[in-house]
Amino acid sequence: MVRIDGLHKSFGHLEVVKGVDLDVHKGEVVVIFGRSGSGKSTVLRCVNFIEDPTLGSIEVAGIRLEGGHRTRHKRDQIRKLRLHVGMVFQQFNLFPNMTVLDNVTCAARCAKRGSDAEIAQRAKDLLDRVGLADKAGEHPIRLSGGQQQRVAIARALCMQPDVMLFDEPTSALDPELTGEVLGVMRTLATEMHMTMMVVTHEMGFAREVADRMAFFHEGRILEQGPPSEIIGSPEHAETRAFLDAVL
Ligand SMILES: Nc1ncnc2c1ncn2[C@@H]1O[C@H](COP(=O)(O)OP(=O)(O)OP(=O)(O)O)[C@@H](O)[C@H]1O
Repeated sequence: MVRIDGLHKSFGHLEVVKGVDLDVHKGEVVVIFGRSGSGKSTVLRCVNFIEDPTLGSIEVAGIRLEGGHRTRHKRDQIRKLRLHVGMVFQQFNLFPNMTVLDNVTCAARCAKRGSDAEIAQRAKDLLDRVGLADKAGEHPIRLSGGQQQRVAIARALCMQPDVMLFDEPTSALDPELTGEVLGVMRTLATEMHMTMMVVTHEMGFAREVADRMAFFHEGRILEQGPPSEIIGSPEHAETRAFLDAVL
């Protein structure tokens, strides 16, 4: 579903991603973890071209794009690729002046992902799924951080993506609200079989839900494997030291 091939990314003279290869299969959940600054978010942001890869290629749902400068053709292809990708950020970025329902339907209506009636119905079903059916008419300010993040997840899902990217989705939340967001993500993985790439330090979630974990170190994947191996018996001293610090 996602193929990252020879990915490099530099900001000016600073090379922050130094050759990352990663395949994510349909229905697979891959947790990406590692020290701050190791390039995790940048890799995720390259998958949907929020950042343009300097070198290498990204393929999502059969659409393959090379890094480097944007041509008009490439811009069109990026637009097509993005229809397959939903993203959830650390900050929820909801529109404060819109109701929860309008927040969820807005992008899907703009992109014409169905008739207005279909999108509204889908949004209501998704709000139900994330446990917020009764909040459809509220404005985001009336919701807790955990509830707002669940709205952001419903909004991304309303676009009917094939893969969901989560960039530290719980790190802006108070600890008591983290569980409700992770619970929704767990349901997404286990019941909806969503393909997911998740940057998180929630090792409990990784242990329980991830099919694979990839440890990032200085712009590269130092090691990857099933959680039982990565958490249970990491190969590298850097992975072990990081796990000792977060577990
Ligand atoms: N738009 C940008 N311009 C310049 N430097 C950037 C930009 N985005 C990221 N960086 C730098 O790239 C490096 C990697 O950042 P990135 O956010 O990918 O790391 P990370 O592993 O996700 O860490 P964190 O957990 O702190 O977000 C950092 O040194 C960061 O300062």
